[in-house]
Amino acid sequence: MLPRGPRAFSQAAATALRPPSGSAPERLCVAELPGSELAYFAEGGGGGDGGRPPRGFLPPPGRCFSFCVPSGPSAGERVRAARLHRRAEQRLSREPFGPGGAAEVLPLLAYAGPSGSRPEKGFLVRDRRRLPETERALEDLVRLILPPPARLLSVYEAAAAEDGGGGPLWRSLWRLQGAPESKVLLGRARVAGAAEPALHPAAPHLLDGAAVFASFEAARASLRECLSVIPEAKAVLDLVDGCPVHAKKGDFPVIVIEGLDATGKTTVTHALKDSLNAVLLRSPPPCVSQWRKVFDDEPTLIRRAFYALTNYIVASEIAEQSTKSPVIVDRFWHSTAAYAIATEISGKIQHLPPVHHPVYRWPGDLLKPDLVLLLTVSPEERIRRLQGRGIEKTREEAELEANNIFRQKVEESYLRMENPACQPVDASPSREEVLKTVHHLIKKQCHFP
Ligand SMILES: Nc1ncnc2c1ncn2[C@@H]1O[C@H](COP(=O)(O)OP(=O)(O)O)[C@@H](O)[C@H]1O
Ligand SMILES: Nc1ccn([C@@H]2O[C@H](COP(=O)(O)OP(=O)(O)O)[C@@H](O)[C@H]2O)c(=O)n1
Repeated sequence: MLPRGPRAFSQAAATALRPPSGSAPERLCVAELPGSELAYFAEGGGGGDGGRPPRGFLPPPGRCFSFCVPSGPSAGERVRAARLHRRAEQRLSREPFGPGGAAEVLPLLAYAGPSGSRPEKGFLVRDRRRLPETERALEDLVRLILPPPARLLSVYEAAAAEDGGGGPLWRSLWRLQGAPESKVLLGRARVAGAAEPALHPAAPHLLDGAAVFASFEAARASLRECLSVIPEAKAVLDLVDGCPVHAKKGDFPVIVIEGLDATGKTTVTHALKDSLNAVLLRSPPPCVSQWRKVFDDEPTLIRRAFYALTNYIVASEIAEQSTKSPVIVDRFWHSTAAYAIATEISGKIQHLPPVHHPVYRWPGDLLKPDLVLLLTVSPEERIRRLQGRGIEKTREEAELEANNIFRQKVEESYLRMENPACQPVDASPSREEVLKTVHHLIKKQCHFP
């Protein structure tokens, strides 16, 4: 079992996103370094960490750059920002950046700035070799992707200290103008390591339309903003709008089986269907599968709005079927939320929002199942099963395999879900034994009319 976070969510923690002591910094940022280490730093002000450069940033003679995509409070502004960020991410995965390129691209979040704006997602680009091509390519990219007022590029350089160690780190902020090579220096600021806030800076915003949708309307509003750019959004909205609102469960039990890919969900759900004479449903349902690839290629915000809405389609099917027989569901809202949280919260398992945080709460307007079982297997067994199956994986599942930390964050998020909670079931034993355990839990906790 994975370690449970010791901290529980409280309002005090939510307000603990304070800048480091000393005079107020211009901007607070967090970058995710290789190995999922988080580097918190402050630009300007007194310098949080005794003025020392943030740990693991970049020793001289290397150079770093950063830029962010500004967003706004409305659903439309958030969707536009998410798509611009995605475009930038795609370009940064190619030459001269990306794997094998001269520069290393890391996720960045600027979470407190002079304007008091929402956190802005962006990138920290580390160029160990100080190649002029890297700077030129980044400037071109910022000019291409961002609207004129947001064409800001930060350049970080550490003065090499006399004794050969790293000297102070400075950030120069440039505004890029229309013509190539034309730019204006807006200012320079000292950069220093900053204290890690009590709560990950992305956590307070997960529920306000960023990744986890607490209601049907919140998810619908985000997908509506995509109508002009993603034609498939209309088909999904038409389907969703045809479903009854606030679908109510029938008298038969509704049992959801959750878990990472290859933990045995298909095996267990098919066996339960036969043994309980139940109807088997899955989220997302087959009626949306032709659009799934389109939304899987979109940024988190849009992808999660799609999956969130498909849960409401499944809810209306559950409502109908559970009046006639038990219903087994292969993945439901817990999957949508757990993957969204693990994607949006950079760093490791200890950076997840603490237990009892509202992000782990079931949406008030979504039909609630009677029982949710979470199948868990060791990472080694899961990989053995994936390889045995040999089918094509979704991009995210491929990432899971490569990224053990991400897998742990998904599983821990599942375990923090509340009302209904995900009850863990060790799915490593034989199929027969796992089924026996599952039957036992169903018999103990579900009422059959
Ligand atoms: N208890 C088990 N022991 C050994 N292998 C299993 C067990 N349960 C499932 N498998 C095998 O593991 C692979 C993944 O199982 P599957 O039910 O498709 O998982 P999921 O639906 O969660 O992706 C399949 O090849 C399946 O036959
Ligand atoms: N209710 C759901 C179901 C799937 N998903 C997403 O879909 C992916 C897994 O779906 P899948 O169909 O490949 O899963 P398996 O049933 O094959 O394990 C996850 O990575 C989630 O991002 C979701 O967000 N919400």
